[in-house]
Amino acid sequence: MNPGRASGEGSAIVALGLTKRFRGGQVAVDDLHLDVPRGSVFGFLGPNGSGKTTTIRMLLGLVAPTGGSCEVLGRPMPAGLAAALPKVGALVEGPAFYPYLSGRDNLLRFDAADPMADPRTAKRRVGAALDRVGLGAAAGKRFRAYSLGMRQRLAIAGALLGPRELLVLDEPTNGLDPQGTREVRALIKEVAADGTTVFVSSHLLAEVEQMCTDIGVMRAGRLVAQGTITGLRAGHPPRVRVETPHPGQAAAVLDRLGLTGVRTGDDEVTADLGDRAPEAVCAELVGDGVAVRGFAVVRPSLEELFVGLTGEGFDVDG
Ligand SMILES: Nc1ncnc2c1ncn2[C@@H]1O[C@H](COP(=O)(O)OP(=O)(O)OP(=O)(O)O)[C@@H](O)[C@H]1O
Repeated sequence: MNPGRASGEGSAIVALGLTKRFRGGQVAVDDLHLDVPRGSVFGFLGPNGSGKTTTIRMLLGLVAPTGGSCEVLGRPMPAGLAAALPKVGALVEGPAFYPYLSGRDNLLRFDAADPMADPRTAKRRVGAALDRVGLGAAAGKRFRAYSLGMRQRLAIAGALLGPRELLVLDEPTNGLDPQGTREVRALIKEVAADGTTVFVSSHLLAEVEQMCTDIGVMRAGRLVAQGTITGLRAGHPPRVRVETPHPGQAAAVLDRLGLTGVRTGDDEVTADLGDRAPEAVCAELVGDGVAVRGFAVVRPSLEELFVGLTGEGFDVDG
């Protein structure tokens, strides 16, 4: 199900027609087909209320689907819950930590509440998880003295108390200050670099663009786009923009070079770059006597891609 990816064969998560209709009739997730490749950092993007949390809750066996099916790490859910869950770290509703206990003691309590965790190895695993999230030095500090970023890193450490193949994080940067957001983002990248698949939901497009390899976009319970960020971009090639007082002359040069989609404005010309080297294009323009005031290669932002994919804007700041 995952052609073209060199490493991490197979899918970490597959959903086939997954649907959740709540009792009141509200369809929170509607016929969702999802394929999360192993080894990816998969950004599950969508505005508030688009069905991300409900999907995650179904994947983790916390709520039963009313239609369709899903697999996590090759196990059908919820039947394969006991086999899959020890390899899955999840942060859905953040764990409640005791303010007067240290980060370490909080994690020891948290681990003790997990019937699948081995108490004999608790100390070692807690120490390793704290180191993993960069809280080794602050392990003995009381939770209430932790910054927002440290608190969230502790919560993620709670999801990393065993060796995990998949980490599921629901809006892990929600409510964090910019520093905390940076810390969590860096941590996610580190965890992914170790080979763990990360499935992370977010309503922030820029955030997903910065840390994810793959994305799925939810809108009103439906998946409206899915793919690798590079793949989505490849369908929308970069354009060159030439600022010049001679747009007609510049357009003629670009035409001659075989660039397509040439559009002429007042003081600029744009065109699809294709596989041409931008420096060669610039040199041709200058060689032909075009006064080049500005030259840029413009790649479409993810936001522009979504407008193209969904035919509408994507307000993800809400
Ligand atoms: N237990 C429930 N009963 C009825 N409706 C629900 C329930 N849980 C969620 N919903 C509705 O389902 C829709 C999707 O909610 P969900 O929480 O999955 O979205 P979300 O994308 O995670 O948004 P958020 O980021 O705000 O959590 C919303 O309209 C929500 O009101």
